[in-house]
Amino acid sequence: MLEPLVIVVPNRVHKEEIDDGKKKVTVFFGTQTGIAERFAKTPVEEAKTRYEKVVFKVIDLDDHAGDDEYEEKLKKESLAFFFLSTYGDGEPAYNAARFYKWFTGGDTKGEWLNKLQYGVFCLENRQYEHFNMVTVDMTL
Ligand SMILES: Cc1cc2nc3c(=O)[nH]c(=O)nc-3n(C[C@H](O)[C@H](O)[C@H](O)COP(=O)(O)O)c2cc1C
Repeated sequence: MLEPLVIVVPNRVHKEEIDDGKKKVTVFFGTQTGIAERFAKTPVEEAKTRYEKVVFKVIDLDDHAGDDEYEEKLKKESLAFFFLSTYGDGEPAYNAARFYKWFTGGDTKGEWLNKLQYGVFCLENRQYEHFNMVTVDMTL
């Protein structure tokens, strides 16, 4: 059974940094069959009607950047959400594979990550041994 679960990483962003009149929310998705994409787009459509001054973007993780560009791109975000599914031996969907490898890789990510407020919405299934592994890795 699909059990959506949201893990919000504690806010390390100063309020004034995101409340500057140019609020931007970026929603990334990693999906195999389109479920995570639908889950990502639905709340954004709702939020757009409520927060007209906020700029919302929904982005396929594979389209976002090349391996060496993720850091530069993510540095420009202040509030991001990731909608990610888990497959196989705890792997991400194909379109999230490059990003996941980079994000969870051993290299130091820098201070920018501490400033990024992000939440991870998990698409998973408890019947699998590697339940929810992608999200666990993303939030460690
Ligand atoms: C072949 C297959 C393998 C899966 N493996 C896992 C898994 O290891 N861990 C998990 O938590 N969920 C697993 N799932 C559940 C999926 O993550 C879940 O169905 C999710 O909603 C798929 O979303 P997507 O279509 O957006 O990729 C698996 C599903 C399938 C069909």
